[in-house]
Amino acid sequence: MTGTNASREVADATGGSPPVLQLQDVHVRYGGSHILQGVSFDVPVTGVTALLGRNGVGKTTTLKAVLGLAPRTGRVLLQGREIQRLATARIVRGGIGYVPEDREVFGGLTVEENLRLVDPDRGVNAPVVERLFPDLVRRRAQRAGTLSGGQQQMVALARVLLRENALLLIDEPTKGLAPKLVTEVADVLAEVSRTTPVLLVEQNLPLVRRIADRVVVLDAGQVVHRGAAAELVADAGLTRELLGVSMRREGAA
Ligand SMILES: Nc1ncnc2c1ncn2[C@@H]1O[C@H](COP(=O)(O)OP(=O)(O)OP(=O)(O)O)[C@@H](O)[C@H]1O
Repeated sequence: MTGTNASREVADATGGSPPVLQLQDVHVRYGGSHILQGVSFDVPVTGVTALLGRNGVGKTTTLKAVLGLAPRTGRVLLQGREIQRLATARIVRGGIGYVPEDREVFGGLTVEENLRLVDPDRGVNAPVVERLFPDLVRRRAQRAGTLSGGQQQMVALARVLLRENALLLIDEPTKGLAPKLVTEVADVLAEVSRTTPVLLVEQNLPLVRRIADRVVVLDAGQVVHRGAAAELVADAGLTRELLGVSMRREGAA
């Protein structure tokens, strides 16, 4: 594994607080395919931890393994408590907010109705929505299916933020978005991460450099690097080696 003294860096960044999430020797198998092969890493209680890796290495599967949406073995601890035997609904109620890659907003419902599914009393009037998503307040009566990809991403983010979360799992929130919207989503994530730790799957390296504190890199179902986000992104050779990309190919953040 590459990366210098990842555990000391984590302790430094959090003042020694225990991690909000721990994965210990997590394996996922789909039929004959061994997708996660003993993944272990911690998510500290503050900031953004970016989960990186080439296409198909198991990033989404890792998030699903945390939530019990993928068949896994190994230990998963949320705030020090084992959750790997709990049903997904209990894990989510325990404080994990999940924004999946495909956003899963209800296209036939309005913005307001999507939010009221989570918070029947306040919907778009919730302070967090008014503060972070003024555009959604203006579009409260618009059907979510007619929103742009970026606007739908905002609905999906707003929906999880209507609940108290100990941790957010956010899967490729900027995928397919125009550069301006990438920046808007990044602004929201940066703001949110001031109060709630985020485990973020993201391919956009400028965005990772801007908002992530630390990175965990997967390759072929295993953790191959942990360390500071700024260090990885500044090292063109390492990003090419680990991710197969160079900064020039990425969009704005
Ligand atoms: N339900 C499933 N059944 C069988 N194989 C699956 C299933 N879900 C994922 N896989 C396989 O597991 C591997 C990892 O998929 P995963 O979606 O976790 O990768 P990823 O790193 O998130 O990729 P990407 O960056 O392309 O989104 C892939 O080879 C994928 O085909």
